Amino acid sequence: MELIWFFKTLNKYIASYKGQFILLFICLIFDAAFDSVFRASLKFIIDAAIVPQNYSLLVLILSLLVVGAILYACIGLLGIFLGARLGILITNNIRHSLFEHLQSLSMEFFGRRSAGDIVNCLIADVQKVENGVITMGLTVVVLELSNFLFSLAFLFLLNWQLALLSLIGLTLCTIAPIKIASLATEVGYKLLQKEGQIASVIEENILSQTVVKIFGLENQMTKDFATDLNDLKQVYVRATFLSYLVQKVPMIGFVLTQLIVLSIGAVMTYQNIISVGTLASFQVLMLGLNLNILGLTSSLPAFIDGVAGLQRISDILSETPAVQDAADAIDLPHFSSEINFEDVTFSYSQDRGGVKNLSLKIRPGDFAVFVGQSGAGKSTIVNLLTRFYEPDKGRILFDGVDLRHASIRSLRSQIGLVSQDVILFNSSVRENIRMGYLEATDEQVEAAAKDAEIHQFILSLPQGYDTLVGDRGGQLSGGQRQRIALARALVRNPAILILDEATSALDPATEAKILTTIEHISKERTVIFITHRIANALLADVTYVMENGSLVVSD
Ligand SMILES: Nc1ncnc2c1ncn2[C@@H]1O[C@H](COP(=O)(O)OP(=O)(O)OP(=O)(O)O)[C@@H](O)[C@H]1O
Repeated sequence: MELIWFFKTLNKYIASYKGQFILLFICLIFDAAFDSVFRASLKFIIDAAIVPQNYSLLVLILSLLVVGAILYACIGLLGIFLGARLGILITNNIRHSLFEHLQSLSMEFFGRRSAGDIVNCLIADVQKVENGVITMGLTVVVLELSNFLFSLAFLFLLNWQLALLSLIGLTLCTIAPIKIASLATEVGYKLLQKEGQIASVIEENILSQTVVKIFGLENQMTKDFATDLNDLKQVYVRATFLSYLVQKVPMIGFVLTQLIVLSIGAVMTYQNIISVGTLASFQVLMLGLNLNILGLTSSLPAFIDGVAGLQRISDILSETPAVQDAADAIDLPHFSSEINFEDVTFSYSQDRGGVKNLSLKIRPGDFAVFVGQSGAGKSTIVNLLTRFYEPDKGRILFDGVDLRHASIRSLRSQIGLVSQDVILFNSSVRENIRMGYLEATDEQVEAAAKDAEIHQFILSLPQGYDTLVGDRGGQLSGGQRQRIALARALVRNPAILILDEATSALDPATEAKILTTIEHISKERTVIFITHRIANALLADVTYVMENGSLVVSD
């Protein structure tokens, strides 16, 4: 069952490269066929050329083998090239599917799964699939299995009784570790989960270095990390032990089989039932089989890792977005009438906060200010209006259309958001602002920067608008980041501008200037302004005061 799942899943990523795979398999089969012919040729060299001293036949056989060896080398090189090419093509294909799927998932998913774990899946797990399933898996399996089949065919041609005995022994050796293999896959999956956890701990630690340093948490963090590493060690040892057990059990069985076959073969040679050439060739072929089994079984640990990696990849790919377009979703026209929260209730999870029985209206051109203590539910309103989450009860109407029936893109294209946590990309200032509207001209980018009171500062940077802002905008101050994020929202020229604590990091003079701009802007658009500073409510056409997820005053 698991095997069917495995091949079905894998097939999705390799289907488009069928032609190249077939070529690769042809190379591998040729490789295997030559190996077996080479070993079987020993019988003819001994029985037909050496014993009767037929030198011309010896030269002929050796010449044919030289030609075969040259072809073998060339085709082998082609196989290696194709294997490497297919490996990266499939790795990229899986990474692309994962990345594309991640873009479609809702905020609920990103709240639930840690970033480090997801990164680990995209990088390390995908690499394990490539290594285990493509390089060590399909390639080795095809090569060794065809080698095995060719050798077996030659064994039957040499002496069917001995060949049958070998086959029975080999079958038993192969079946023996099946149970261990399924256990090894299970533990292998746990190992990858643990590695994902370790990656999230590292990521969290790097991102929180200011807190770590100021509170002197270095030792505590290192101690906690050592505990995580210890947990990893235990799972790792179990997983590795089981993987190698899967590999070793058939090997031991095979050595025993070979000893039995050699003993019986020797007795048959004494009794002239088979020739010396047959016995020698049989043993060389059997040794070859031994190597094939070694090749197959030594690829098993990597293969098991690869299957576990594929399971983790499938876990992410089978996630469905908590919020997505309905089949009959309609495109919202430009905002013109009102946004209406009708008795909306939402909580992030059963025991977490949100909003309760919320009813409010926002009209075009409104400057709506939301105030309230921390955790009152202000940002949750933004999360619902942007459809990052959906109400548990009640509905949100946008010009009379329930947001559940509207296309997400048509809604979000009308919104410019500056969120509490400013997120900038590791690219230039210009590119960061342009993210708000990808078609924006340089003039539009600069106009937005002027409105956000950041133009002069950008010009003072070494490369002006082309200056890189660093990872997550780390080379800028908190206030500068906020203003670039504001410019990014403004360049979009949105119908609804949402500012969630968007001026909290600014000095009073800059904040006052920006508020004047926003007041000016709000003449042509709707502004939703979330703030802790009650004084900002003076700017409002309508003010909502929130407490514990509910509206307590609206004016
Ligand atoms: N992603 C989340 N998962 C679970 N609970 C959340 C999440 N975001 C917010 N909450 C909870 O929902 C409640 C409302 O949070 P919200 O962010 O809307 O408050 P807020 O009024 O914007 O607060 P602040 O002024 O501090 O930003 C809080 O109790 C908070 O703990």
